[in-house]
Amino acid sequence: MNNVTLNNGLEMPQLGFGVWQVPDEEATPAVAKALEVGYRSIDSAKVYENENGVGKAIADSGINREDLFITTKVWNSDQGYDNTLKAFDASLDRLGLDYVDLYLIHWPTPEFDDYVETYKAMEKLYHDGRVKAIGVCNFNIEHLQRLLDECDVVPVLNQVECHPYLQQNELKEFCSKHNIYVEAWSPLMNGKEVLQNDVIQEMAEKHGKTPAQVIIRWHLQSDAIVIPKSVTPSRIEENFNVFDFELSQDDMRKIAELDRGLRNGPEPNEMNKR
Ligand SMILES: NC(=O)C1=CN([C@@H]2O[C@H](COP(=O)(O)OP(=O)(O)OC[C@H]3O[C@@H](n4cnc5c(N)ncnc54)[C@H](OP(=O)(O)O)[C@@H]3O)[C@@H](O)[C@H]2O)C=CC1
Ligand SMILES: O=C1CO[C@H](CO)[C@@H](O)[C@@H]1O
Repeated sequence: MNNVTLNNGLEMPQLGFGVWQVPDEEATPAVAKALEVGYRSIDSAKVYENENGVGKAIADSGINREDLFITTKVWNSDQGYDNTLKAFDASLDRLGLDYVDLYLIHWPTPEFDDYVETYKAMEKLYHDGRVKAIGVCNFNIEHLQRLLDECDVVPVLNQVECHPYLQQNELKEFCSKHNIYVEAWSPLMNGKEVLQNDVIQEMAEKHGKTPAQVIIRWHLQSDAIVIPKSVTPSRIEENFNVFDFELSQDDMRKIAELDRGLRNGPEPNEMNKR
């Protein structure tokens, strides 16, 4: 299992487990399976409505808290300084934890113009030792630049949609320059057409691996943090079984050519839902 070192010195598994679209009661067995297979990083969010189920799996696992890396996120309707502090307490309570490793702003929702205040509340949580690291999701370069200009703590990562059809090269370059990791959400394009791509399928056959494993491997070798989701036990295992092969430079070049700027989710400036 590979760890990366975030810009504040904290170690984080490069491969984690996502739980969007997993109902609360299904989150417990799914996370239990993930922990059994070897995942130690779990990516949840208030809006996924499964922090209780995730917390139950964590409690039942018997794994030492310091060996786990738990992420959750402040939802759009909870943005603003005081609301964020309240939302954080509620998330912690649902998870049954006394700290989270990583707290993220879920969307910048720029029309409301309160992500800077939200981030300042997260800085307080960080300085108070209630979170080990803070970061953001779905921030474009201009949103990140405002945090760099107006806040003190550099976000450890920016979690954005990223897969071979949306490779985010410009954003990756900006993040890398500022020592901010990119974490890929929908790394398998939410199970959609990229898994059927001919180039990916041929590469999978060549390596004796599946298309999902090839794509996860591409994320890892591109220095992204990656959080595939599955509720299928065999796939949870399959997606973790990616440390026994390597894509060649030629493979990486061929996948680079697949980029087509194709989003599955919203463009961040257009997501202003509260
Ligand atoms: N910050 C943000 O705004 C967002 C964050 N996220 C985070 O990123 C995580 C991952 O993204 P997500 O959108 O869930 O999508 P993924 O790209 O991880 O794809 C998940 C889908 O692919 C299927 N799948 C998983 N593994 C395989 C496999 N080996 N072979 C074939 N199909 C497979 C799953 O099916 P099944 O489960 O039925 O096995 C599911 O339908 C989320 O769970 C969440 O934690 C996601 C979206 C937005
Ligand atoms: O993480 C995510 C998944 O669920 C949310 C609400 O449907 C999305 O907006 C978000 O990006």
